[in-house]
Amino acid sequence: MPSTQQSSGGAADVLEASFRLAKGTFVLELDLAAEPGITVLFGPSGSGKSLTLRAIAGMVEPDAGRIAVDGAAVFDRAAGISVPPHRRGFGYAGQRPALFPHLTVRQNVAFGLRDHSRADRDAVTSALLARFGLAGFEQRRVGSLSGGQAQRVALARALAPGHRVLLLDEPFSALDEALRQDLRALLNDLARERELVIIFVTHDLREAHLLADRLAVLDGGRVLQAGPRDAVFRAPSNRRVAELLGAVNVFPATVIRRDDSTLVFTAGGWEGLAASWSGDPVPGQAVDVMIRPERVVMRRGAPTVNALPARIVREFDYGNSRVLHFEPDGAGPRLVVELASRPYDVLDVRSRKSWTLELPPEDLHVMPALARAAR
Ligand SMILES: Nc1ncnc2c1ncn2[C@@H]1O[C@H](COP(=O)(O)OP(=O)(O)OP(=O)(O)O)[C@@H](O)[C@H]1O
Repeated sequence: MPSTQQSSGGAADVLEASFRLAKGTFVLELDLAAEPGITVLFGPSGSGKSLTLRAIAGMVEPDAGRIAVDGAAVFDRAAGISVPPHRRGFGYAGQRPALFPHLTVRQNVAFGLRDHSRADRDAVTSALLARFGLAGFEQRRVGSLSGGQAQRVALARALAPGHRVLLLDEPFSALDEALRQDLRALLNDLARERELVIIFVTHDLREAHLLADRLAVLDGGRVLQAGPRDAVFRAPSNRRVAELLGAVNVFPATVIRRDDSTLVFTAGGWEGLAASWSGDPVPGQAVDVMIRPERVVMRRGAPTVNALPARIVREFDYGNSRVLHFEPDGAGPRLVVELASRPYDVLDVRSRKSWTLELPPEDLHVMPALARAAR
């Protein structure tokens, strides 16, 4: 099916941010919406992720634009509205936990609950401390905590006031992988239970994949693409998005013809059939074609469609999988293929270098070539 749509698929947007902010020579021109669930803001270093969160939180003021929750502005330059950070109703946690060093763990978590009754405050705080595995640490000064413990306190504190919107800026980056896994699972559970609207910043692709319901890809201060996670990974809107998302097989081609469900292209004389595309490619148009390395099929006999005779020229052993670099025998793209260790053995790839690759049309995604993409 052509993958041109990026519909949100259900829940209404709670948070809408559309603003412009210049810092030195860097210009952030942001358009972002978030609904209940985890929206991962993914992008390379310096793409503007932190600045985006800080602007939404109210720690830095955009030059123009609007930020609204359920339609009500917390910032609106034209209307002269700028609600201070502590009144926006957002929880925020950054890379390094910013806790009050003179307070205990319990006092830190309870800090945002000063307006609540004592009984209420105690109940909410105790429940969160237990949830974050901090029971027994209540009376500790935060200075004596490990990095992981301190980050759990920071997350519990961000959640304590019952905020519906949570802004999290790489909150797990300083933690080891085991702890990250636990906290990701906890965050996922809390997002579902409390219907939280979470914007989670990361430049870690695996983390983005593990956490995101929706994914927004940021580059050079702009959101290049946003949508449900799998739709963005499967159907990037152009080569830049594909490469930021770790695509390794992206090759140039030209459209030959197209109907409603299939598109025929040529890549240096090799003709291929694709069943997924972004935009509205027309015959003669320059495009980029993508296929994920684990979707390429290695065959002994010739497949009926998209067959590419090729040979292995390099090979990398990652333990549980092999990454194979193929050079085409004739016309066609060079491709990288990833194969799990077991099929590698079963197919006896070790002793055979020449194969016919099959590129299933539903796994080939066509994108307008960047020079001609509307950016
Ligand atoms: N106060 C400032 N003055 C000048 N430039 C700034 C300021 N704050 C941020 N920038 C610039 O804005 C750009 C975006 O920075 P930001 O911290 O948002 O990136 P990021 O995507 O979060 O990167 P990282 O993943 O490395 O944290 C960078 O080029 C940075 O140098």
